[in-house]
Amino acid sequence: MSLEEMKDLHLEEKYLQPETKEVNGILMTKMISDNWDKIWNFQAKPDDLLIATYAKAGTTWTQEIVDMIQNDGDLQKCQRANTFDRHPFIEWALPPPLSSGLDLANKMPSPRTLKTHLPVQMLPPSFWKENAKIIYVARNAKDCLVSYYHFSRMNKMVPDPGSWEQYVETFKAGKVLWGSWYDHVKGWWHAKDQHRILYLFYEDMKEDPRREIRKILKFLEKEVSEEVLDKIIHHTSFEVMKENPMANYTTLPTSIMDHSISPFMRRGMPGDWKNYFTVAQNEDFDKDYERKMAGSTLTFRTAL
Ligand SMILES: Nc1ncnc2c1ncn2[C@@H]1O[C@H](COP(=O)(O)OS(=O)(=O)O)[C@@H](OP(=O)(O)O)[C@H]1O
Repeated sequence: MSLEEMKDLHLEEKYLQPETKEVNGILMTKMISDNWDKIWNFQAKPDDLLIATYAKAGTTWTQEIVDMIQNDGDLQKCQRANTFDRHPFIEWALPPPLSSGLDLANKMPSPRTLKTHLPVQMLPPSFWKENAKIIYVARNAKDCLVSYYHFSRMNKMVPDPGSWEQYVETFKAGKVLWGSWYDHVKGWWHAKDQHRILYLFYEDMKEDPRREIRKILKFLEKEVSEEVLDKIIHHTSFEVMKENPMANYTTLPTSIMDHSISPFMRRGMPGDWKNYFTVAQNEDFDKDYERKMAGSTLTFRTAL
């Protein structure tokens, strides 16, 4: 769809604040649930690259870094289309005239870079069979929660979050789209050594983007000059991406995403949760966190 058509797009009311339905115990939109057989049977290819994350963990940022690497730092090429058209979101089923992730992916020539928020056990099995490379990005639970809360307020294609107090409980219970944060990050963590998975952390990317981009380069078996690396770091900084209409989701009509409620590129800072959690909420959250993460070797930085 052209950018002009996109601006005038008007989705039928029934697709806004969508109905939800569980698939294998995980909350999804009804459209995803209705299309589940097709999604599960998606045919991955050996040269696909999949960017997998829990929602709000730094997906768009990683997509932009990968695209810049794949295009040797050519900015114009990275501006060729919206982030969601450059990298099909495989399970995201949408009503016409919008293109669903599967349609986009199936039309796209190889090599493709794809996006998913699916928990590891729900990834279409062809990804494992074809041994495609996967970059997984994890972000600490409290910042994911804060980001997801604001996103759910501004994006009319996901369920309304209710009040902040309600949302904290909904998130802890995993009753949000794509399910429990705890199961998601642990599931992918435990899968990482059995497959070609590069497991990254949002906080590490923020602390030292050069170091983390080098990890991605190595994983993709690519090399770029120091000059191009500098360009990638600059172009994918929060401040620059916030102004990039091909990455900041502002080309979508406000009936879908209303950036005046909360911009998609909101804060981009680790530790923003401290501005939202009360002392009591934080204590409660930590206790529950300990229980849910017990026994896992996966750790996140606490001193944020
Ligand atoms: N370049 C860069 N640097 C730092 N942070 C960035 C960057 N780009 C996006 N972001 C922040 O990532 C959050 C959005 O996450 P996702 O892209 O995973 O969202 S989505 O799940 O694909 O909708 C959202 O986080 P919050 O600001 O905390 O809400 C974005 O602001």
